[in-house]
Amino acid sequence: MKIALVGYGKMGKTIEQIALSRGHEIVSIIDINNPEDFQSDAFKSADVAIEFTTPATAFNNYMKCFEAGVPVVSGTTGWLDRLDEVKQICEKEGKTFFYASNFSVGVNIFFALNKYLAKIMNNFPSYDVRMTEVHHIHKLDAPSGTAITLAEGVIENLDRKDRWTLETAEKPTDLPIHAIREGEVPGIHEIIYESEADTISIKHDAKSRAGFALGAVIAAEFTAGKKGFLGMNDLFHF
Ligand SMILES: NC(=O)C1=CN([C@@H]2O[C@H](COP(=O)(O)OP(=O)(O)OC[C@H]3O[C@@H](n4cnc5c(N)ncnc54)[C@H](OP(=O)(O)O)[C@@H]3O)[C@@H](O)[C@H]2O)C=CC1
Ligand SMILES: O=C(O)C1=N[C@H](C(=O)O)C[C@H](O)C1
Repeated sequence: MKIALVGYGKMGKTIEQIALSRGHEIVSIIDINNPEDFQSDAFKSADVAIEFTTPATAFNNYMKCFEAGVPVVSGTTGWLDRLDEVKQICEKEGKTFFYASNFSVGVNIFFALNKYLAKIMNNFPSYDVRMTEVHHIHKLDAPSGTAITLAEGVIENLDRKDRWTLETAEKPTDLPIHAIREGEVPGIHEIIYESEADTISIKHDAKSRAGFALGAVIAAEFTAGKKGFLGMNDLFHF
């Protein structure tokens, strides 16, 4: 498969290695310095573009990929205020877009576990819930996209919580997310339920970026040749 990379930072470079090891060809690499390459024949020849850039640049990159007729797989976080626009473009204009706040298989199992635990906790009101996420110091957004997905999983399934907040809960129905930035941590997410008697927590700790990158390449293999707005629930069935 012919892959174009949009964003050649920590994720772009890890994805390149994994894509090559799975027999794919990288036909174009677009970083901040060569946006004109979106119009190149090499970019347009790609079966799919894998986009990992920044919260501020992702949406514009999607539009450039759509104009070039190249399906997009993206994991960039912090731009989801424009998610509905992207969904509408896919629907009305027949474009292809695959999004996941976290491509790791382990995290997607963890998402399912989080929802199951939240449902159980409806019967146990003595437990309050909070979340902690830890990432490297270069990360631009807080809370992480993964923490937001986890928080949405709790809010959809636990009747006593109705929104997430960063750091402090303002009312009992808030789910607070504590975001820590330290060293070169690839990503840790923990959901903690605490009562007077004890603490129950579930935690995902990424050992490197390899799991995120492998998931993105598997999603790209799945996306090539498909139409519409796609996500991890189309790829894995939990
Ligand atoms: N969904 C998932 O599974 C995962 C998501 N992420 C998310 O992916 C994103 C990228 O992460 P990461 O690779 O670690 O970040 P990096 O900062 O290492 O890489 C981002 C790259 O994008 C480049 N860039 C900036 N602006 C543009 C532009 N307009 N067009 C093309 N490239 C551009 C940057 O260039 P320069 O440095 O020159 O500015 C940099 O090389 C983040 O939002 C992160 O949260 C990360 C890991 C997993
Ligand atoms: O910026 C990162 O590094 C990561 N970002 C994603 C997020 O915001 O959830 C996924 C992963 O945690 C690594």
